[in-house]
Amino acid sequence: MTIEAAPVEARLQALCELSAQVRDLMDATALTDVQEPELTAVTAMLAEATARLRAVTRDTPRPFEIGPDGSLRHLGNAVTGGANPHALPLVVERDGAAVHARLSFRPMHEGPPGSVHGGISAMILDHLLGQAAAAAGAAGMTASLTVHYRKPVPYGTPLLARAEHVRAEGRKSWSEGQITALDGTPLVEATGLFITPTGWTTHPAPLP
Ligand SMILES: CCCCC/C=C\C/C=C\C/C=C\C/C=C\CCCC(=O)SCCNC(=O)CCNC(=O)[C@H](O)C(C)(C)COP(=O)(O)OP(=O)(O)OC[C@H]1O[C@@H](n2cnc3c(N)ncnc32)[C@H](O)[C@@H]1OP(=O)(O)O
Repeated sequence: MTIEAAPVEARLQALCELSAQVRDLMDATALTDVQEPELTAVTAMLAEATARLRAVTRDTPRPFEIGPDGSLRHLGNAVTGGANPHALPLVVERDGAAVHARLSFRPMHEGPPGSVHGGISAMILDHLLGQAAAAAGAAGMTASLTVHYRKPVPYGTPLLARAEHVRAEGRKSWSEGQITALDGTPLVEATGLFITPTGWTTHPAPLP
């Protein structure tokens, strides 16, 4: 007899679907132009939904887990976590010594009207640079991040993000990366320093 993880996966799937719905809700909220009575009615519905979700809450952060495909995942992560409505979620793929992801920002990420807030693109690059360091066996915490904004980043448009680990010195590790248009035009470039805290065990990260 085998023990199946399916019920747990089904619950996580349901959490991810809830988060996807909340993302759609956030975009709809950002763009809605319905009349005030409808805004008031929807707000009341959402207050009710919020209370239902708060009926049972976690008192610890969502942990790192090994997914069904054997890869390490953190469903609560603000960039990659399917169970975190704040996340795109970014799906990161390994590409030799580098990592990359296809992505499309959303209306809820707006900064300057019509384009993405610089803090959001910095967050995506922070994470991707960190994953590049982890892929090189040098996972760490971000100590510094330098960002160059070359062109406004559109939302609702498919884009590419890429990062690679460039060098290491003891517990310090440097990565660089960029968000580009599909034709390769650089939009945002970043370099980051990642430091492996004392006591962390590092190993080539189990990325897909
Ligand atoms: C998000 C997941 C993270 C958890 C990962 C878990 C498992 C790993 C598996 C996979 C990971 C996959 C992906 C990771 C993805 C994304 C990464 C995003 C990560 C974040 O989103 S993370 C949040 C923001 N991040 C922080 O919350 C950091 C807060 N901070 C600290 O935790 C400490 O501050 C720390 C650890 C940075 C250093 O602490 P420490 O005690 O080890 O440092 P210490 O003093 O010993 O210095 C040693 C040498 O580093 C130099 N140095 C120190 N700090 C520096 C700085 N800031 N700038 C320039 N140089 C610095 C010194 O000058 C000295 O240099 P020298 O040796 O040459 O003298």
